[in-house]
Amino acid sequence: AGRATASEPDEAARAASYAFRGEHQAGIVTPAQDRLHFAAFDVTTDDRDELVALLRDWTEAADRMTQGGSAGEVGPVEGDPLLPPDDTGEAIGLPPSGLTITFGFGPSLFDDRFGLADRRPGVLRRLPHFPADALDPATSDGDLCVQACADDPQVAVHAVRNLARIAFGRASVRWSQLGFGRTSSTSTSQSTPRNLFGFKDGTENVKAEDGAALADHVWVGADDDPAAGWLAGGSYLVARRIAMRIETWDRQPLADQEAFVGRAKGSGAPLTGTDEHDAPDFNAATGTVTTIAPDAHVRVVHPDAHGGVRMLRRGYNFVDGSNALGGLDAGLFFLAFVRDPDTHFVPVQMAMARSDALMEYLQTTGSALFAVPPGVGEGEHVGQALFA
Ligand SMILES: C=CC1=C(C)c2cc3[nH]c(cc4nc(cc5[nH]c(cc1n2)c(C)c5CCC(=O)O)C(CCC(=O)O)=C4C)c(C)c3C=C
Ligand SMILES: [Fe+2]
Repeated sequence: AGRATASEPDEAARAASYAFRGEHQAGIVTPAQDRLHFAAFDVTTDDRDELVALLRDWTEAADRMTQGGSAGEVGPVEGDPLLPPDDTGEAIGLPPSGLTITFGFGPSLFDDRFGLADRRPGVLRRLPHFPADALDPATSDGDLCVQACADDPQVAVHAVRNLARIAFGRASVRWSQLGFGRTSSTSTSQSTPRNLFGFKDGTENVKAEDGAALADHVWVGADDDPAAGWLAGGSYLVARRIAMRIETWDRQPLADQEAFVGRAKGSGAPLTGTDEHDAPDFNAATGTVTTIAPDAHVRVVHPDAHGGVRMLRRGYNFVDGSNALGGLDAGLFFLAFVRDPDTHFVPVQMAMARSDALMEYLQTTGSALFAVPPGVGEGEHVGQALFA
């Protein structure tokens, strides 16, 4: 096996596969892979049965593709030459590459088109406007979402492409985002990667091994919302396309960069500690000047400042080419799974937008919220309980 690099995972990662069916959907606590293709869809049919049929078809295709199989039953080159193939073929010969496919339902799915209005969880609504948001409606929201993660970009793109093809006439892609380089770890067995500011990201993430934290902060409980028993064992997915002013950041002195984050760039340790996993001491001060500044990112978003709430971050770096001035159109595609967006995301994001030193270097250009139904049992389709 070759040496794994940030962009070239080793053979073991490529051979890995995760079951599509289970108690929870894969792609949340399964180890964060290195590549992402995320797509939001608009449903184009107004027929409830066609929507259910789409979810059934997507479930079968996702089940096959995550196990290294083709999207359709027949295969890319095995079918009738006079018909379009039921798989597009670019993944022929590629291993599963740890592919996970995670489906979500946006607030707009619960308007009156499909008779779902009274099943909408109370907190599943468009996220509020946050100060300094510069949202493009064309890259925000959506009726459905597909998060495809893999350790090979071709495998992730193949998954989204085939799900979009299968959806033809029933749903169409509204926007999609590619990501490279995970910006979080979701297992204690993973090393902490770096975001495009050059800092370790994901140190204090909720990890798969912490069952109590998952129950408290990630999985929706059976009694969380009387209208939304169907979501028990699921989660909410916040997606934010955060552009980073890379060139401006790169002109800031190292000590300032570290002050903005509240951690050392090299080790990832809090400015009050020496090891990455040392707990920050927010009271440490020289005279009246706290070591971790009042507007340092890790202080502003820390659970201590928000009644103990945590989130499972699963975001990715992106570079979508360059802008007209030659600057990188780059940033962090922030993905976080939370039990309740109103308590676990909105207040944290509001505090960040109002008083975080990083904000000068960030601009959020896309935003969406989805309810992620629980895992799919044998013979079931994704979201089955919602339509029962
Ligand atoms: C509203 C939620 C958050 C947004 C949006 C967000 C954007 C964002 N973050 C970084 C860089 C880092 N974030 C770090 C920690 C961290 N960030 C959030 C929340 C949001 N970040 C939380 C809840 C935490 C954990 C806090 C804690 O429990 O200590 C870190 C430190 C390392 C780590 O723990 O992950 C960095 C670095 C960027 C660059 C960014 C937007 C582009
Ligand atoms: Fe952060």
